[in-house]
Amino acid sequence: MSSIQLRGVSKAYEVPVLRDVDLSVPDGEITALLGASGSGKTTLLRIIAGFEPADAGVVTLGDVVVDDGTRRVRPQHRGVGYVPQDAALFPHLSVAANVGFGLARKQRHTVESLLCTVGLTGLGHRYPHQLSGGQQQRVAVARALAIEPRIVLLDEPFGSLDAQLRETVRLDVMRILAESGTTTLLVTHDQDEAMSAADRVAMIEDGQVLAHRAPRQLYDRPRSPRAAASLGLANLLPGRWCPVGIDCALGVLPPADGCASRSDGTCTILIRPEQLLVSARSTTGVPARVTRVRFHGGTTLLDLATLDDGTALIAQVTGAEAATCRVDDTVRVRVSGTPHLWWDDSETTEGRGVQQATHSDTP
Ligand SMILES: Nc1ncnc2c1ncn2[C@@H]1O[C@H](COP(=O)(O)OP(=O)(O)OP(=O)(O)O)[C@@H](O)[C@H]1O
Repeated sequence: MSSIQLRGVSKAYEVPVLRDVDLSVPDGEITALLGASGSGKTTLLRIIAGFEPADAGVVTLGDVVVDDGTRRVRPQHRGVGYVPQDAALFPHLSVAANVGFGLARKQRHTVESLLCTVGLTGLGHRYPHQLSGGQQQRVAVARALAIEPRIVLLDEPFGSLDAQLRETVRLDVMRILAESGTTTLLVTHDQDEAMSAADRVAMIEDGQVLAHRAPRQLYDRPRSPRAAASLGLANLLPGRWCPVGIDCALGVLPPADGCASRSDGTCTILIRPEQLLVSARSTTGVPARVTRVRFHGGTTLLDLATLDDGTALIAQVTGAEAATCRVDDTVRVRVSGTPHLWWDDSETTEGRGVQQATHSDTP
């Protein structure tokens, strides 16, 4: 067993950094720890690895309590592979020696195969100062995997790689971890990376883990408007119950969560950009003006303002529609499917007040 269990873990330096964190990563699962800079991700990883003590709480790896305030298991005895943000290679050792550090001589073939996995075939003889930052980071990944740990902690391991290499190396590394059943905690602030690489995503904000769920659940049915906005682009519109559905700036949408049990009420509606159907030729849908066009290769983001009341929207379009839309065009907008929503009188409306389209520059 190599699960990771945190119960009530807190840590402060000058100010609180982690507050009463509960997190459970089951044996063999990959969890991405997603949060903004300074939210406490690295601190959490360092406590699990044993480089920092927790001020309060209990850390259990498998069935061994490794930190409970009274006793702390040393880092080298925790069976954890750790890849820090800054690679931290041994400068006086070659790449191969860095990766093979701690391996028996007969396991040396593993070194070449790991170097190949991280895209560094043939560079085993070089020294860290002869590598780029991204190459050093990949050596650090190979070194952590070489001892075949049951638990791996990765702190933004792909951050310094260019987009194409990042995807390839990430796929290879995550495949190895998944195939070997290694319990993994991957720190990232990249939403796409978190959602595509992990079985579950733990969202951390101001030192608190707010949610830990499957990526699809988090994306489609987040707990709050605030959580929705922190995981991808989100149109968050005010709505009101009506006898045939939910009335909002995009017309009357089909009855959604909780409608059947209500006869009134206001809510916040979540509509992801890809749920908006945009057409310049259609005669159905709410008319809107295109205010900005952002080309992202395979997809295009359109900023829109409804003609009726200027409600700001963001839509993701592809194909012919994307090719023809120009700023100041008038288009028609419809919603595909049944959107998720939060009733304003329910308990899960933290972040209420985020009522307009929330934009970030990430597609
Ligand atoms: N040793 C330390 N002494 C004092 N403050 C610290 C120490 N380590 C971390 N902090 C503070 O704790 C907070 C959380 O830092 P941490 O590195 O865990 O964040 P992070 O989410 O990993 O950020 P990033 O994504 O930028 O790496 C920050 O405000 C940081 O300045």
